[in-house]
Amino acid sequence: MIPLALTMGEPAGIGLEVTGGAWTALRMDGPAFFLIGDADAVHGVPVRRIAVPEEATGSFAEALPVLHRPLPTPAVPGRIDAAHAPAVIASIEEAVALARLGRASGVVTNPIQKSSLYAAGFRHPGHTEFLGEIAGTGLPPVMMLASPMLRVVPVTVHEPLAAAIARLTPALIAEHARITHAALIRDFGIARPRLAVAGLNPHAGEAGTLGREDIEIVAPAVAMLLAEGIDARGPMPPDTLFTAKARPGYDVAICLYHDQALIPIKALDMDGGVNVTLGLSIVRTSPDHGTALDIAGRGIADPSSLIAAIRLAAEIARNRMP
Ligand SMILES: NC(=O)C1=CN([C@@H]2O[C@H](COP(=O)(O)OP(=O)(O)OC[C@H]3O[C@@H](n4cnc5c(N)ncnc54)[C@H](O)[C@@H]3O)[C@@H](O)[C@H]2O)C=CC1
Ligand SMILES: NCC(=O)COP(=O)(O)O
Repeated sequence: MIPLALTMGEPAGIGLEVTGGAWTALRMDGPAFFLIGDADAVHGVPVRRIAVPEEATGSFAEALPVLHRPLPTPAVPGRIDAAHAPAVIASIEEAVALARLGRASGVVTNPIQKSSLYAAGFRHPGHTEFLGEIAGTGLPPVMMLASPMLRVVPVTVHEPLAAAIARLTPALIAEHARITHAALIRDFGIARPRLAVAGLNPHAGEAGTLGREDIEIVAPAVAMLLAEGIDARGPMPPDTLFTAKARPGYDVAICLYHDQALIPIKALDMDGGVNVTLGLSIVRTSPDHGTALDIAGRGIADPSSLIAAIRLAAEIARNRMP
């Protein structure tokens, strides 16, 4: 199989540490991958500098393959350096370019320190929106968090909660649900996906007495989806949507804002959760956690979510093979 490309992410965070941990876990059985980043910033595992991605698979069992892209100053765990931002962005761009050329079977991104990139002029809220611009398909990129216990899709993501609620429309919810439905069939191999659409207000609005959005925005979105033949239900009262009894009843929960989606999945399965971008021309996954600057360099970062992200990227790439 063509190897996956891993981006460097924030060099002061735990990304390079968990990359080493993922290589240790996967070196014998794969999936094989290579890192695009500074080989000198990787510690604790053997590293092999490669000239081209095609060299990655043959030597994967012996050393972590790295397309060496030196940083202008050394990476210090826990200490952000504004001079690193261009290399962090370039690593994402190179990984995407290789995936678009078919020289990487997908892109797995290490976490970025968003505030640091914003300060350097990065004008996208996160990877998801950036990837939508450089690897999009004309549709909005859709964030999914997936684990064996739960899949969630937030319709609005990185924006203040009041602004997110003001931006909700039936069309926006239905568009995210359609892209999710198509991805569950193509990428996850689910023949007839079942979608549960969360309500916004307590008790999904209690028949309009606790807010009108569930009647005026969420219910019409569900009606549109049903009319298109998509198996959708909602608005579902959000407080019981994620219980052990409710979860087997759907394949994905369409959620209305970031924390409605991410709190339940991180509470249930922080280690096994994977962030997947739907609606791109390439495969992209990522661990569900961030840069964890507070523990960087201490050797205690858990690589499980990155390992799950690598495995899921390889699975999606296989599912997309003709
Ligand atoms: N895909 C991406 O690029 C993401 C980037 N971020 C960014 O990361 C930065 C920090 O975000 P936070 O909200 O602090 O979340 P965080 O996930 O970095 O850290 C939250 C807590 O979880 C712990 N933690 C996280 N990953 C861990 C691991 N693998 N092993 C052990 N403990 C772990 C941290 O030590 C911390 O106590 C922000 O700039 C944020 O935007 C956050 C999420 C995803
Ligand atoms: N909270 C999820 C997150 O920050 C992931 O963002 P992205 O960088 O994958 O768009």
